[in-house]
Amino acid sequence: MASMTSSSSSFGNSIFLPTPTASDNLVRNIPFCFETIPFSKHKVRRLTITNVATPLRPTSPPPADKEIEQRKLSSHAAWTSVRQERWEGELDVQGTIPLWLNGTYLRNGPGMWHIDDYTFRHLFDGYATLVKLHFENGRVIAGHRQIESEAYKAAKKNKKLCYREFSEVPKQDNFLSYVGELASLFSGSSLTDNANTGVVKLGDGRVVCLTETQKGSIIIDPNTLDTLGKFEYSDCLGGLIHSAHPIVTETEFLTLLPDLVKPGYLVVRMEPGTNERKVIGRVDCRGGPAPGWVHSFPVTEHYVIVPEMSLRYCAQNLLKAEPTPLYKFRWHPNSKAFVHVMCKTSGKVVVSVQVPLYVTFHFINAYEERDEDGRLTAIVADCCEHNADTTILDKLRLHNLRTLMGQDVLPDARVGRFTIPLDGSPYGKLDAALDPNEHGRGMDMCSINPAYLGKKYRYAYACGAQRPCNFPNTLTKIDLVNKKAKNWYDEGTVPSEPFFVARPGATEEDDGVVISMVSEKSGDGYALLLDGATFEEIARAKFPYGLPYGLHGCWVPNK
Ligand SMILES: CC(=O)/C=C/C=C(C)/C=C/C1=C(C)CCCC1(C)C
Ligand SMILES: CC(/C=C/C=O)=C\C=C\C=O
Ligand SMILES: [Fe+2]
Repeated sequence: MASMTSSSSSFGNSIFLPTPTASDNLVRNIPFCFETIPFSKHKVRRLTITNVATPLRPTSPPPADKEIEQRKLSSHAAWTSVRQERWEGELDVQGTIPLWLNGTYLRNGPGMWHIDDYTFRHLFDGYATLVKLHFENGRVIAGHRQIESEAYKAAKKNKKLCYREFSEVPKQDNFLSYVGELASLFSGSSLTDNANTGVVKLGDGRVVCLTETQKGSIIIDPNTLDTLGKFEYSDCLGGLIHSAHPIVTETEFLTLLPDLVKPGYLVVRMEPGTNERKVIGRVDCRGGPAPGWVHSFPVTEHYVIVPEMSLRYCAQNLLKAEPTPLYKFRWHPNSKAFVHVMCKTSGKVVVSVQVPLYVTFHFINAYEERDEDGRLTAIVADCCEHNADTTILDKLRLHNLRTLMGQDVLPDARVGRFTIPLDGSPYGKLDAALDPNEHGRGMDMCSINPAYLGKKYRYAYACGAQRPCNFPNTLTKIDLVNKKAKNWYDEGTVPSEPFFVARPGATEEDDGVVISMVSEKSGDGYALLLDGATFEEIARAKFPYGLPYGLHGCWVPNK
């Protein structure tokens, strides 16, 4: 196992920033701080930050020991709101960044979890913080910036929640405004556009931040991280939600639009240079009163795989002002679980099988299994599978993340491998692709070499667990052929999704680097580069202050 010792690197003389102190870290509800620090590339040698954090207001009577302890526990950078709206600067690098690594890694995620004194409940509620690591000539320029969604701007202006987030619902002053808010739920106007889940580079070069609501598709500038405006879909497909993880390549953008009225999914495709999605086909749900949640889905070379989980969207829960344990969803084990396979060109559902119950946020990849004559025999689809246990959703409540650190409460997860037969059999299989103990029975936030999208592949990178823990705390490289994992762990840290960038000209699947951003319990944090093949650390670069946990990223190569 590649264990790291924590580094004591200081910043280069290009940047000076106050080191966060323990008392800074006691700040949980930092009011919005809107200091903007200009940075002109390689010119600004010294930056100072004022008002990075406001100390805790004195409480009366003095906080009990337990409360102090809780605040200390919650000082982990991963679960503490980002300190200021934006920052940019060059980072000191320890180790060597390969000179071929030329481009910008962007990572999106919910990084601000409060409005004034009000603290959000769930990890997914936070306002989007976009982070960049720009690599050039072995150097790293980093930066972060809040996405200027309508939801974020309204919260800032009115000092209260104005749109429905994942678990948060705006408080209504009276019955009439409650009725109005419900009406606006159906039109979609009260839904959030807080694009806090992922970021993708379209084939035409536009960079779009996304979440589960269609209106939360926001175009950003990958260099300045400026919010450029809404990505407006010009088609008339309607609907309010979509999969947060479209499949994006140089030639297409594929996504699923769940139909909550007549339970099913539209499979749609958008060409680069357009804003118009066209329908490939439709899948009707086979069970339950509503479609299963489709946070993500996989594709093979010729097929789109449409998962139908028994964790389904729930209209009643959508209407509730207070969150239920499963938020906007409901577990319907009796409705069974399915996987459908649609031909990308004809839009026909070629197979639809019942599979064992499963819970997943993230599919890893899928491919077509063929016999020696090239005949299709099965589809294999891999995902980060939570052993059909929905409790993971509630484990991602901020209170749990902040207070249960070091406790062994992370539910077990595995690489779930679906095998979908093409011989007319009505059932598909779901098994662990390797012994989950290889990766500490934690498994989520995955990436692969994008050249292997939809193809037979060997390696996946993901977050695993070194127990006891309440959240995935390792980076793991999964070898699906040898059924082994290599793990990276740095005590007390929370690393974000390991993102694989291939070396230009590489012929081996794992020839490249893996990028992650690591948040530390001291409130600090660093960017990390691992070798894709050996999974050893090759470089790290300390941020001026730790950044909150982030979700998904993308790579924008230099032109
Ligand atoms: C950050 C992440 O992974 C998920 C975010 C999910 C969101 C913002 C979900 C929002 C929703 C609503 C506000 C109402 C409709 C249902 C649903 C799509 C869950
Ligand atoms: C961070 C996460 C699950 C971790 C569980 O082990 C899920 C994130 C989902 C959204 O992108
Ligand atoms: Fe996701």
